[in-house]
Amino acid sequence: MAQLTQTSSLEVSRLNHRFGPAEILRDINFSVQKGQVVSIVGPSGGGKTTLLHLCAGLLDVLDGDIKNTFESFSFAFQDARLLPWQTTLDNIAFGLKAKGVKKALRHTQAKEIALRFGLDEADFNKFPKDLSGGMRQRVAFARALVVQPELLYLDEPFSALDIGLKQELQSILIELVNLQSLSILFITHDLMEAVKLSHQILLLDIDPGRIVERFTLNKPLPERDDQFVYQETARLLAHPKIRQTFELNLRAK
Ligand SMILES: Nc1ncnc2c1ncn2[C@@H]1O[C@H](COP(=O)(O)OP(=O)(O)OP(=O)(O)O)[C@@H](O)[C@H]1O
Repeated sequence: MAQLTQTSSLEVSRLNHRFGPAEILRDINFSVQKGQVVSIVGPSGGGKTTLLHLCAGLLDVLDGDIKNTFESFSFAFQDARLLPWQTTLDNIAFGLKAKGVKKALRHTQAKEIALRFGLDEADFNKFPKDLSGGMRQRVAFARALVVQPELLYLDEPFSALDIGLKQELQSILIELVNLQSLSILFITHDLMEAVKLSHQILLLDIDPGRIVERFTLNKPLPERDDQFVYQETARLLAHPKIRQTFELNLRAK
């Protein structure tokens, strides 16, 4: 008899969400498979963060189904959400502590990833209030990846970073997806970023938030050079659904 091999996935089916009387999400269906990057793009206020929070279990599912069979997940959000009373290193090592990793090893791993993500030794013992916005984002990113999750939720993780660091962190993600089959569900306002990093782009229109188009990008992530990213982004920007959703036609007049 053929052996059934089951790979991990996140499956979202018939998901609806309301905040009181306000309908936020309607009939959301999609999946993230192992080693796949799915991005959600759409206008501000469309429910992208709400959707990510529902997937990550930070909000209760009221209607519909979310099935997550990944063994582990972590997240990095736009507002870094660091613990204000803990240092940079302790914030990064937070998830390792929860996993029972001993203090010395926690700190070694936290230091290693902090340096890789562009933080300096001088920042290790600072508290979040003494870090810049970009540094806080790096700490949040390092905290999410140090636990080596199978699935990563990202909400605008690069928004406060300069171009050089943004590219470097994107390269790290691409390497992890490529070599370790990391799966990512992420939100971005930046179509170029979505084109560079995603296997599938979900376009979420507003009032209520609903998926109005899905774009699949087949080129392997490590092979996506600037030319590919520019051309694909231009192609997407010309797509009627993108123009309609972001009201580009109205603005062009
Ligand atoms: N806890 C809450 N209670 C009530 N309404 C909320 C709550 N959280 C979000 N909303 C509303 O839900 C809608 C969707 O918000 P959400 O933050 O999910 O959108 P978004 O697409 O991520 O927006 P942005 O791109 O600006 O971050 C907004 O109208 C917001 O005001």
